[in-house]
Amino acid sequence: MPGTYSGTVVPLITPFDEHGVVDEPSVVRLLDHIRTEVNGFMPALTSGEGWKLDARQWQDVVTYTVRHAGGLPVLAGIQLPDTDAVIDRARTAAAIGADAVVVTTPFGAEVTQDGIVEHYKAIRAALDIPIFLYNEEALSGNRIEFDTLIRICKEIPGIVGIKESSGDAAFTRNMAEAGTGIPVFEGWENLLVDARGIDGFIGPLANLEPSLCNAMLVDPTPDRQAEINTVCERYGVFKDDWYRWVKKELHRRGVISSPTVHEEAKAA
Ligand SMILES: N[C@@H](CC=O)C(=O)O
Repeated sequence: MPGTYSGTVVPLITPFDEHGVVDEPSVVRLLDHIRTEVNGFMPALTSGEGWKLDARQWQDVVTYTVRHAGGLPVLAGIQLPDTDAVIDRARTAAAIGADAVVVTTPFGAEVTQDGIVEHYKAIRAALDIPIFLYNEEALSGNRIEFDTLIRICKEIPGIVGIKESSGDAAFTRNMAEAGTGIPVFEGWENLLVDARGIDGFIGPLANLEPSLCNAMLVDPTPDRQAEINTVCERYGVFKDDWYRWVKKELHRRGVISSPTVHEEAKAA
């Protein structure tokens, strides 16, 4: 239901063994490491190397997260270039038992703002699983502009949240103040103090330090932002390949068995 989601929701890293098989015991330990501090899990998003996963890896990580979520909502990331492929995967997510899907903007230079609206409309028309919008352009090349985002929130039923990763805190703030009734989550750790009015946070730091993320949401002071920035620097969360560094730290803590990232997996 719109308005249900808030607080810290975790874009989970995807633990692999050295052959790239999703490691279920590591998924369990990761969920156990953070579950008391968070309000939901997002497997297979950017921090989960979602755009690199093959169908088997994607299905496994979503299945294991649903299996071990312990009552917390699971919102399955879908990072595929075109609408038909997204719809196929959304059907699989629904069959696995995910509570919602988190859908990146469609990929490619030819995509227009109207095309983005049509993309989400078509997904909604195909099945009624709730949709979380992921407004980012680093991967897809296509950010949702403000008026388009308002239009999507008004015209398409079943939108349950926005991961606002435009990287523009004023944009996020304006969206949070727009009164659409759809919760807005900041996607970048370093923008939390400036975003204001947001309903929550979804970013890789939540894999490591969810209580710090919660504290920032409750009391977003410049001092706490400075602390978050320091912690993110320490763990590599601000690097371009942050998921690699988050995995290294989770491995060092004994939470996951291997820090392997997708491209390091060896053929079996
Ligand atoms: N901060 C990045 C990475 C992941 O969550 C983004 O929001 O796209």
